[in-house]
Amino acid sequence: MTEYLHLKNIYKSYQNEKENEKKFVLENIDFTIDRAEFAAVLGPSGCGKTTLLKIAAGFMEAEQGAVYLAGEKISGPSVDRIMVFQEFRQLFPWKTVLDNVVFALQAKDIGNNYAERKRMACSYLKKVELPDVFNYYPYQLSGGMKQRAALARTLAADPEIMLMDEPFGSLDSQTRSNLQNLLIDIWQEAGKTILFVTHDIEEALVLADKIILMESNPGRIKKIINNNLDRPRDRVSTEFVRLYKIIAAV
Ligand SMILES: Nc1ncnc2c1ncn2[C@@H]1O[C@H](COP(=O)(O)OP(=O)(O)OP(=O)(O)O)[C@@H](O)[C@H]1O
Repeated sequence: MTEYLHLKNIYKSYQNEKENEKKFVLENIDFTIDRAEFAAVLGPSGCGKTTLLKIAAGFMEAEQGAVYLAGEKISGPSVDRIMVFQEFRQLFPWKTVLDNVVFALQAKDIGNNYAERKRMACSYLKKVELPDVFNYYPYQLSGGMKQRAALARTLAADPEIMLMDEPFGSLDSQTRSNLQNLLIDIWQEAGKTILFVTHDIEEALVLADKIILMESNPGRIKKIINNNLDRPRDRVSTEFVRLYKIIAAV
């Protein structure tokens, strides 16, 4: 594997309106991710994980430092770096599930016509194991179905990097663990580079091979942990629990 995404020496502050002063939320964030690597940013609420992801996506500029993709400094958002959110309302509400996925194909100019894009969209929706609700509108879906559809739409856009902001955070534990397993299958098959934000140690351990552990006020990297546990990962194995305890104690 080769170094692919580099968040280099990132600093970011927000204006604290009450006290009329600048408050640093990110300080000296520096890490790299290899191509096709699955990395997780793990940290408590408010430590700056979403801010970090927005900077990696190019939605927000760092005050100091920069983001490099394959050695090139990024200068704004791109369809090659797509974010998937925790928010269930990320699908276009006026489009059916199928047309939400067709939209991504069209935006990337993939497929020759609507009929071909529809066929491709169906195959992505099957890949994420969505039942036959392709002609439903987002409001007719459960939370888990919406996240599956959002995942299908992201895969259809075929981005270089998937930036995922706690996408399963609002789901019940059974659905959440099903979707974690599905994401791993997709990652292994498609070979995507994934940066996944979570505050859940177990989720980071199940999913990621590199865990960037953060602390808050200001958000800094505490430690970077390589997770070499065999896949599929057994959440109750001795090694898993051992690593869980190590991370919890950092
Ligand atoms: N637009 C903004 N203006 C001012 N402060 C902000 C803004 N966005 C975020 N913050 C503050 O920056 C800090 C980090 O926020 P951020 O959402 O990046 O953290 P997080 O780790 O993703 O949190 P959570 O896990 O709760 O989503 C928080 O203290 C938050 O209140």
